[in-house]
Amino acid sequence: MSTVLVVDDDAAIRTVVAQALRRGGHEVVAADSLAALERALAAAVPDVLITDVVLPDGDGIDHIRSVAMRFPTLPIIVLSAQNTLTTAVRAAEVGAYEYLPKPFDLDVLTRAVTGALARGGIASDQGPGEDSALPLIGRSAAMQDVYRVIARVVSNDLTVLISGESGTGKELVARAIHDLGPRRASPFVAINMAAIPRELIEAELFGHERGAFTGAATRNAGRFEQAAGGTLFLDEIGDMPMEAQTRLLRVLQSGEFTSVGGARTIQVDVRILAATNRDLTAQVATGQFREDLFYRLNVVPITLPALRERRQDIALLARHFLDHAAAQGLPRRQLASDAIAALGSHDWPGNVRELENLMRRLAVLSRDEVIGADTIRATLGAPVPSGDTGDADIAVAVHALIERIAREHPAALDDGTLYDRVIGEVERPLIEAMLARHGHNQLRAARAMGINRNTLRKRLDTLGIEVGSESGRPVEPPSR
Ligand SMILES: Nc1ncnc2c1ncn2[C@@H]1O[C@H](COP(=O)(O)OP(=O)(O)OP(=O)(O)O)[C@@H](O)[C@H]1O
Repeated sequence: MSTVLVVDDDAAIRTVVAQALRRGGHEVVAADSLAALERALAAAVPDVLITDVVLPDGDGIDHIRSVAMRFPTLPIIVLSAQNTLTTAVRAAEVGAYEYLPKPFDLDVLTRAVTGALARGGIASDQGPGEDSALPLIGRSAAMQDVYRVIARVVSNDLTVLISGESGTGKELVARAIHDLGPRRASPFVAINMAAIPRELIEAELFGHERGAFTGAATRNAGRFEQAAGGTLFLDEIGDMPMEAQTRLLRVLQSGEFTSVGGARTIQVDVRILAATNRDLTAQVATGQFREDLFYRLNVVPITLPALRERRQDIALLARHFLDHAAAQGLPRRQLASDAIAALGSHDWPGNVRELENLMRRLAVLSRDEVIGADTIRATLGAPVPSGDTGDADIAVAVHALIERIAREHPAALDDGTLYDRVIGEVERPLIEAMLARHGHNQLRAARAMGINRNTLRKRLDTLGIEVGSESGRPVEPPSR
């Protein structure tokens, strides 16, 4: 019969855990503090140790480090009500076999004990993680699952494929894996396959030699080389063209590559993380994505839940974004309880990004310190969709502009100068672009835009745009 030592200062937890484990045929010893844990260890080394984190005489995770050093094969299961990624990662770093957020399912705990007995402890040679201020917010069960997988992959080099709808935090998760792991002092390099012209993707990834193609005036190191020693994040991997997929697969298999137009073989030590908001298995089925590459990338899958699948996190996230806006100098705002209910009933097609943008807009636009449900509904209904149409981009850009103006000139939201400030910011790039297009000929630029030449002169003056002779270049770059 195996012995399980259960350490928790909550008598109720000790009791239910002990009952469940005894029913499962284990012998259970209970302790309510670190001192009691040490006494129990001195009496007999158990087969599995289950411990809480916050104990009356100290931090359970710090203590596990010393226990794990003394008993390297003892599997340790950490229970915690803190439910943060940091706790999950700290538990993994000190060598815990499993981390279970509270409240936990007794069946899950029993299975963890059985698994621990079968596999034995996993000793870790990782030092303690700094208590980094990670921005991954969420206490829902779905996010806890994500944290546990992250915790298991930070200290190794396994390739992780992160899936989830747009705006669910895939890039943030990739950064967290990098920042918490041993490569944190080396570069994190991201490349978005959907944002680069298809014909340039290979050159971007693997670099190119001078003269490799028209326009390749100099040798350029690719993202693989830039990420040397660190992490390469391949975003929107489903958009990768077939040829680049083949090449990537070869690199992943051999650990080396040649740049475009180059004869040299380059070896790099890079951890690969990839993300997709598409169903890659469907793309594999239709032949748009190489099956062998899919399996290479999907060593550890992490699926991020849509925000509507973890509604209990909405209030937490909303407050986090308002605090963050306030920390950046925007007005401090709070949410009334009916506002939280209104946020909770929205479907969030743009996920966390949509919520973040909404909170920033509210921080700027709300007149009231406490934001009510009406304001939420009105702002949610306003035409700032979270999709990726051009109009949405413009609306988002204008809102970002209003935010910037509000940060730099808080009074501008009420002092009657906002219209001119915003229009001025939009007008400047318009005028500059049209002057450049018409060889800095003010008359032609004015005609082309459909405004009077004198109006253009006045606007140049007001906006402080310096222009040279009508046919020449600007005398100096326009001051901003
Ligand atoms: N759990 C979270 N806690 C705090 N902020 C989050 C969280 N998830 C996402 N965000 C924020 O939401 C925004 C979108 O996140 P991110 O860019 O990581 O999403 P994504 O899934 O990579 O999106 P896309 O597929 O569109 O590239 C970012 O500003 C990010 O900081």
